[in-house]
Amino acid sequence: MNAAGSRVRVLSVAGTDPTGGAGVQADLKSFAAHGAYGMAVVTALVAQNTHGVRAVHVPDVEFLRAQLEAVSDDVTVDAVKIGMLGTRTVADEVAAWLTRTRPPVVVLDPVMVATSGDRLLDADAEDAVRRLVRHADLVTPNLPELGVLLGEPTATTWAQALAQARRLATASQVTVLLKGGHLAGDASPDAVVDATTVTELDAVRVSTTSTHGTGCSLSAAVAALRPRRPDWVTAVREAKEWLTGAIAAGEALAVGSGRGPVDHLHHAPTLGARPFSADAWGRVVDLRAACDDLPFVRGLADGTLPVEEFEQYLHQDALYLAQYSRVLARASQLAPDAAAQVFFARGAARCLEVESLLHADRLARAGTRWSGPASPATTAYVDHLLAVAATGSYAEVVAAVLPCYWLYADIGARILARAGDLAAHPYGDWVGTYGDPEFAAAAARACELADVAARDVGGAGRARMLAAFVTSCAHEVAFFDQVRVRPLATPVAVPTG
Ligand SMILES: Nc1ncnc2c1ncn2[C@@H]1O[C@H](COP(=O)(O)OP(=O)(O)O)[C@@H](O)[C@H]1O
Ligand SMILES: Cc1ncc(COP(=O)(O)OP(=O)(O)O)c(N)n1
Repeated sequence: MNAAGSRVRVLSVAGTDPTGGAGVQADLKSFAAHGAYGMAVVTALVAQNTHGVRAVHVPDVEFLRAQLEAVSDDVTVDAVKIGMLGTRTVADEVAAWLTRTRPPVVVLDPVMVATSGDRLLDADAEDAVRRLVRHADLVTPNLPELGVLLGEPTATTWAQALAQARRLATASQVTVLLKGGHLAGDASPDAVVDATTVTELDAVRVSTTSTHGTGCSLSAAVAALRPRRPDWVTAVREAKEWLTGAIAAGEALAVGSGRGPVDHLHHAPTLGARPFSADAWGRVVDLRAACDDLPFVRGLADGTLPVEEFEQYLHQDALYLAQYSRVLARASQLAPDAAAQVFFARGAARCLEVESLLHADRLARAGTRWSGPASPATTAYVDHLLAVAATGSYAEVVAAVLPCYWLYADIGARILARAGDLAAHPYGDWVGTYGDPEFAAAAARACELADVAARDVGGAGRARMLAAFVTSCAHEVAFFDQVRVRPLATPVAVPTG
């Protein structure tokens, strides 16, 4: 016997999924996501993927017993999660082991049929699973499994399902986590039901195909949490909130072409991940190439851009910078430390002081030629930035403001390198401002702050950062592309959202 360790020790007794979405593989990820030390005893080897089950191999029951005893002879098990059992013999063997070892927390996910329709439990094993319910503290059936456990038809409404859960809880003296994933509609409610109380837990239904292994992942998360939470409702509520986020982040994993897995670690920082800025720059290769190819940018670089077009751009840019400055101020407000706070506050001031001076000088010379309101392209870019500033996290705001530093520093440095001496360049003041090593240093610092922010936001947060960054880049290209005295053929498409 070991003394209590720094982490709860949680055992999964379940089948396998070589694609990692369900079974012991999902359970171990759920345990890790909740800070538990995970262990696994395999009941069945399942050849399956995101489309369905191809074959099942159930090892001899003696070998199952050997695995179970190897764990419990040596390790104190704080909680057990039981998943796929496959056969009656396996279910009875697990029941016998539970009787001998009596772990303090037993969660039974009565896995019978995968959502793909493939059976994961022999029909003649249903009675054995019903017997096993009496060894469990919490049983987590979906709607069809609840019907089978009671010997009743599958509930077709949530009210019927709640009544069935109540009957099971009373008859078996067990707490039931009723799962509503198989219901139709916009919600995916669950409920914790015992002989006297029903606690419903609401959740929106995420519109996604990434729901493979949701039942496994939820029951494993609850098993990992329960030893450290005061009651089932608290543990289930926490696990369900996590699972909803994991489901929403699942599609970004791009695992398989069928019903994909959830992202168990969506909330967690990833050790050894590529810096955000490296990822982000790679995602906008096409947009950067499109930018270089714009007549405006080519004309700016070689000095052939008509002056009216440059003034038109400067006028829109002055309107843009006035709002961009506010978004930088928002980044400063949200910044986690004084250094980042100062950086973005200085950036906000610089927009108004230095860059607007450059613009004011040129525009004063142009007179009243360019005094109109913000164009559709300017408005669209500003609206995107202000929306991120109003609703996004610090990390998203930093990602959204980054292209205005980075693309300008990149273009400025390359034009400067090609032009050499700016004295004779008609747009030398612009090129000098953005090609300046000081501006390149500011862009590098903005990248660094985005990389630091990305470390703490998990997979879903990083995906939101990338979306904000790519959208800002597309707006940058559209912003340059709007400038034309002569009409251009194809406007640049900006992604929405
Ligand atoms: N599309 C979805 N959006 C949000 N939650 C979902 C979705 N599908 C399933 N869930 C949740 O996933 C968990 C497992 O649900 P369910 O599909 O009923 O079980 P199983 O995976 O065992 O068939 C439940 O908490 C359920 O509410
Ligand atoms: C080995 C194994 N165990 C259980 C399941 C079923 O997973 P579940 O979480 O119930 O969800 P679906 O993937 O069926 O929606 C499985 N497929 N494999």
